[in-house]
Amino acid sequence: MMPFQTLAEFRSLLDRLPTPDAAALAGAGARNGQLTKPPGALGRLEQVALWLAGWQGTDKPHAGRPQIVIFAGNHGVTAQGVSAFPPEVTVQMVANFAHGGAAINQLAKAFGAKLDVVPLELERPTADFTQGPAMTEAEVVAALRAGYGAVDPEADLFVAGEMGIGNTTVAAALAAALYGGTGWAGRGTGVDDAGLGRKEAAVAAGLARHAAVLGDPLEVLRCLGGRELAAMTGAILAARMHRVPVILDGFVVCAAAAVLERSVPGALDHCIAGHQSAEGAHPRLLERLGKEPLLSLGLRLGEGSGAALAIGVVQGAVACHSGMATFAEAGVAAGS
Ligand SMILES: O=C(O)c1ccc[n+]([C@@H]2O[C@H](COP(=O)([O-])O)[C@@H](O)[C@H]2O)c1
Ligand SMILES: Cc1cc2nc[nH]c2cc1C
Repeated sequence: MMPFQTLAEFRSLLDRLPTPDAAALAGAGARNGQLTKPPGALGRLEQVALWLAGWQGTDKPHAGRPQIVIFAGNHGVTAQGVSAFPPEVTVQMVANFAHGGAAINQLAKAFGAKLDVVPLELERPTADFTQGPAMTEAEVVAALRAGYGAVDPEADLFVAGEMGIGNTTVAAALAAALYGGTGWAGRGTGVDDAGLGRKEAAVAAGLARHAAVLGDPLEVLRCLGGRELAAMTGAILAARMHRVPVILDGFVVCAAAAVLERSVPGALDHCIAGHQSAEGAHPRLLERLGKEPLLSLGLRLGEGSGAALAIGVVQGAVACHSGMATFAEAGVAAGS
C-alpha cells in the first residue's frame, strides 16, 4: 500500500522511521564473537553482517535475493550544455537495459539480483532549474511514489541505480543546496573544462534562483532535482519502512539519499556506501553522509553498478557470518 499521496504525507512518514532490531543485533554480535577467527579479523565484513542482521531482524542475515531498480529521467538543464552526451541517450540506454546489453545487466546476473527498470516520463523532461522549479509539487510527488512503489518488501537487499543525461549537474545542485559550498560539479560522462565551467555556472544560477527554498530539503528536491532522483529518494525511504537494507551507489544516488539525511539525521542508517565513484565530489558527499565506501574502483558509470559490485562483498560477509563454525563446533582453541 502506498502510504502517501501528498508531499505533506511524505514528510510525516519521516517522523516514524523504523529502527534496527536490537535483539537480532545482539544475537548476531554474540555469534560473530564465537566464529573461528581472531576477533575482528574479517574487518568490515563483520560490521556488514551485523548491520544486515539488525535491519533484517534475524541473527542469521541473508543476501541471496537482492533487488536492483534503475530509475531513468530527463533534465531540462541539459539545455545549458552540461553533458558530453545528448539527452536522447537516456531513452536509448533504457532500451539497452531492456535488451540486456548494459553493464548493469551483466552485474545483476553475476550477483543473482532481480533487475527492474523504471523510466519516468522520458518524453517530458523536467524544467531547466536555472529558469524555474524543475518540477511542480504534483510531479515530484508522482516521482516519489513511483520510487516508493518499486521496492520489493521481500528483497534481502536493495540497490537504486539511475540513468539520466545531465543528472550529475542535478546531483551537484542538490549537494550544493543541501550542504552549501561550491565545487560540487564534476566531469560526469566526461565534459571538458568549458563544460565543467558551464556545470558550475548552472549550479550557481539554480541556487540563486531558488534561494528561498534552500532550508527545506524536499523543496530543494522539487526545485533543483529530477524525476529519477526523486524516485530514488522515495525508494530509499520505502526500503527503510520495509526494513530492507540498502547499498548506495555513486554521486547521483547519494545526492538523492542526502535529501532524506538532511530531513532527518539518521534516515540513512539502513544504508551503506557500496563504492566511491570517480566523480570528483563523491568522497566529499560520502563524508557528509558519514559513510565509508566498501569499494573504490574508479567507476563513474551510474546504473547502480558500484553498488551492484558491492552486493558481492555483502554476500561474502553473510556467507562467513552464517556458514562459519564456532570455536566450540570446530574444536578450535579460543585465544586469550
Ligand atoms: O553516479 C555517479 O557517480 C556518476 C558519475 C558519472 C556519470 N554518471 C552517469 O552519467 C550520466 C550523467 O552524466 P552527465 O555528464 O550527463 O551529467 C547518468 O546517466 C549517470 O548514471 C554517474
Ligand atoms: C552510454 C552511457 C551509458 C550510461 N549509463 C549510465 N549513464 C550513462 C551515460 C552514457 C552516455
